[in-house]
Amino acid sequence: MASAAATVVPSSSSSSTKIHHGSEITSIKAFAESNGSCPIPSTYHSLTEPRDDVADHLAASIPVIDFSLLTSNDPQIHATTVQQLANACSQWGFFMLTNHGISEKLMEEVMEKSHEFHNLPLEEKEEFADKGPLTPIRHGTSFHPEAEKVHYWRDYLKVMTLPQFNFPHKPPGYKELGFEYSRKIRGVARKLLKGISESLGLEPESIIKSTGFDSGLQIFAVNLYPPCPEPDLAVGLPPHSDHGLLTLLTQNGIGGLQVKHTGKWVNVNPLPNCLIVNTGDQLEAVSNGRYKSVMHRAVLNNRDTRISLVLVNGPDLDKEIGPELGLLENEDPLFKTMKYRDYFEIQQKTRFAYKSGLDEIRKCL
Ligand SMILES: O=C(O)CCC(=O)C(=O)O
Ligand SMILES: [Fe+2]
Repeated sequence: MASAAATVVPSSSSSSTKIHHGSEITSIKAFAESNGSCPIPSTYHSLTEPRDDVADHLAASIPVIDFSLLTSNDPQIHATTVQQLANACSQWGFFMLTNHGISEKLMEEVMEKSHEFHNLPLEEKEEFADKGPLTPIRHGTSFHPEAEKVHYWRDYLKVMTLPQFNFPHKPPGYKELGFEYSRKIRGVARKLLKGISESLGLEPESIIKSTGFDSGLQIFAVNLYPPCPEPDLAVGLPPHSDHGLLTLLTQNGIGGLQVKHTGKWVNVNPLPNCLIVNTGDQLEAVSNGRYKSVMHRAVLNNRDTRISLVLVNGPDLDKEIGPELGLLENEDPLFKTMKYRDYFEIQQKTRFAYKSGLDEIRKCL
């Protein structure tokens, strides 16, 4: 069982809701509920590598970091944990974080309200319809249905919660919970970044300062993957890396996240109440390639609705980001600097093409 179990809230998608816009499906949840949806439309044949071709013997080796040890006042315990963080970031780009201090109750409540949001009738969510990557609140399906050749079996809500806080005003109470969760996650991400700075041999505040983290971006995404009658054909999210520094994720107890490690897909079975952390593209650039952003994807099942809460924590949008100067005393920069805002825009266009966003700033040496 993973951290926050979702309560099943009765769906209120009414039969009058408009599931199609032209030939495009506007909500895969509403579509999946409206008919048997089997066979699924061929435009949803988006799985490129079989979902069952996994290296499950590697699942038990996914690193686990105890946050309470990272923040310990005992210098020896702290140093040992920083070393574990270095190994996790360089070998996996991925780890489970235990004892992070965010209560199970808060995680469950945010998960429950997130499910309620997705269960609102489509017409109630219309005001949030996605109008582009940097709009503060966006609800949509797949990734960018009009621009895609194939679609992904997920609906999303994406909210910019930092540097300014935005959030949907419904369902009642969601905004308050969203605020609390966003700020607690940011605090955890900040302390992780300090540990990561140290693990690179830098001052603890180094990455926070150089990336303008304290005025940086946070995107709070709520993915909903309805059961899919043909989970061997469609995918929830295809292989990609995240654009920020660190992504902190939790799910509703239903598996589906896979992470690529040494060329193989590994199923992620989270420890109870942990946060799942993955390194993003901006950390790869800042660390001058030592901590590579990790490829991951979301696969589907034909029984249960899966929900993931994904908080991407990034630099200040107006900061030029590149390798930390402290790392360049003895090595050449592998990336040129670029404003995070410009990187974000490039990455949103090329996101699902195996890290081509980073290729834009990679130096040809
Ligand atoms: O749902 C998941 O487990 C993964 C979501 C994800 O990778 C993302 O939203 O970027
Ligand atoms: Fe992701």
